[in-house]
Amino acid sequence: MPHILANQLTIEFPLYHFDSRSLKKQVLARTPLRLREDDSNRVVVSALRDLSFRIGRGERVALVGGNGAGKTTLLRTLAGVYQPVGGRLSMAGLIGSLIDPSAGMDPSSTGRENIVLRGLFRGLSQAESETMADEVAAFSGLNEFIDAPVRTYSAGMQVRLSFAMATTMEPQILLMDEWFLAGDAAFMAKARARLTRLVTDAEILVLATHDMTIVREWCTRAIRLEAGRIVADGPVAEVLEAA
Ligand SMILES: Nc1ncnc2c1ncn2[C@@H]1O[C@H](COP(=O)(O)OP(=O)(O)OP(=O)(O)O)[C@@H](O)[C@H]1O
Repeated sequence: MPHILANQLTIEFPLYHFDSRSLKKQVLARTPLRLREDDSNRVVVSALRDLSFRIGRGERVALVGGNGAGKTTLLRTLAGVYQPVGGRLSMAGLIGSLIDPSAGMDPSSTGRENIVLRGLFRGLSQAESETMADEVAAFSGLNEFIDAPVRTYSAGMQVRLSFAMATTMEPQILLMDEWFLAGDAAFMAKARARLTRLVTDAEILVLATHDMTIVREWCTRAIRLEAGRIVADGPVAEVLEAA
């Protein structure tokens, strides 16, 4: 059964540009909550601190909070991009991620080759992967560019490809950053219809967003982050009202 279980999850990023001792002291004195000096005397930013939660089947969770609160870092950690420096994370289920459009793509391979590779990686046969590539190509509307290397794509073309790829695979856990909801109008009109179906079908949705209309429309639960910590976690209405 798909689930996400985090226990005191902690993520830190080293900041390498505070070489001078006095600058380091000044900076640490100013933001003692978010920055600290680690055992190797590096200044590190605490992006996520001691997060504990369980997300089970059927939950659609919004990550909300101000700029720099930790929403994208948490999504990327759930997608396996960042390794926690503390705590534990356990996940079960097929993950689809709409976070960084170029993540997991080989830029020198064509769009079609990337799709087939992803299919094979997911355990599909060559023939199934090729059929999937045709479906993704058709939905993406990339036409002949589907056979050009991904490094030649514009940013919007990369979004089209990764969106079509992630949504065709019908994941059990869908991780999504809100900027995937913006895009060129013609594509987004059909993308939204597909997304709405996918959000309803996915067994778990985790969505990072500033858009409270989307939170109310799509989510059953909200987790509010502030400076890397969970400050509220519960039904959407409760968490949004408490802000
Ligand atoms: N690669 C990185 N290196 C150093 N610090 C980082 C890195 N990525 C994120 N951070 C820091 O981690 C904290 C959380 O950032 P994150 O991008 O997760 O916030 P967010 O809630 O998604 O913000 P926004 O709403 O502005 O997108 C911030 O203080 C940010 O400066």
